[in-house]
Amino acid sequence: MSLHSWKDFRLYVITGENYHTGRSLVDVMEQTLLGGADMVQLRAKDLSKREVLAQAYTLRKLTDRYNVPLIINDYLDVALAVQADGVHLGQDDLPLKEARRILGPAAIIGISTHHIDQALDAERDGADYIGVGPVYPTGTKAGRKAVTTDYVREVAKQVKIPWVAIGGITLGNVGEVIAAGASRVCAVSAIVGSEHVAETCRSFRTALTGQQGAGGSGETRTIRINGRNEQTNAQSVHALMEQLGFAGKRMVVELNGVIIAREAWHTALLEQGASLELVHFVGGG
Ligand SMILES: Cc1ncc(COP(=O)(O)OP(=O)(O)O)c(N)n1
Ligand SMILES: Cc1ncsc1CCOP(=O)(O)O
Ligand SMILES: [Mg+2]
Repeated sequence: MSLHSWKDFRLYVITGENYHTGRSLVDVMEQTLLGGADMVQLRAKDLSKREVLAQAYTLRKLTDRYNVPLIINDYLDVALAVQADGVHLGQDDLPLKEARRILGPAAIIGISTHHIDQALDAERDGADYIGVGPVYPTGTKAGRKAVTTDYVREVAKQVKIPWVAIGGITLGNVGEVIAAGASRVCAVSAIVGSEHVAETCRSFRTALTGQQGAGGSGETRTIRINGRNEQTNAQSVHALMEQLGFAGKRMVVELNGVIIAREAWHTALLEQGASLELVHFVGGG
């Protein structure tokens, strides 16, 4: 028995095999689950129905092991065949009422929305959650205009059912999306395309569930940076790099003698007395 409702999900990860670079679907998606993804969607726009079905069976087994809901994009028949938890529908896919009639009251049905009118319609028509995006332009949904964080703010004010921000969301901009009111985010490329998938998921979760999105705790601690004592209120390596203006720079960061991959900066916490070595590479070649 699960103690949680699926509605408590925070980090929704969608498959995107074009980003897997030699890694298998199941390996990559297991890494997302280990990193704390708590909702998974199978989205395969270029595969035959049989291939999608095979992947859906594989992901059903995997997500069952982690007790995480599996949602199938577009295909109700595949969702029914593998006993997925639900489907995700776009504005041009099967209408919500038809999908509900076919799948029944227990299925989780999510709908993409790009405007507040669509969001309120979906809510009225019985959607279980809505997708809100693309917040930023994204190659995963090329050609679709970004709705911007203005729409996120609008949804945060008006929508009562669960909703998830999606589209071009990365560790670099998730703070802005959270600041606009999002408590759940969904991503493809920033997660399944990252080198350290589980670490990336952990960093997303920290951003979503941490006390302060920007990482400043207000409590000042003394840490050592390149041999000098410094005062900081940054909670994580990421927050410190932001404060120092190093976030986008080519850096090697060593914390207490261990090199920290950029994707782990969010989860690497700076405790009193921590010792950091920062090396900044200047120029190219
Ligand atoms: C959570 C979530 N939000 C939006 C979408 C996009 O669905 P749709 O608009 O139908 O586009 P495709 O994904 O089918 O290309 C989604 N899949 N999941
Ligand atoms: C499927 C979808 N729907 C709206 S944006 C999007 C793509 C999200 O992918 P990414 O996280 O790589 O931008
Ligand atoms: Mg669709």
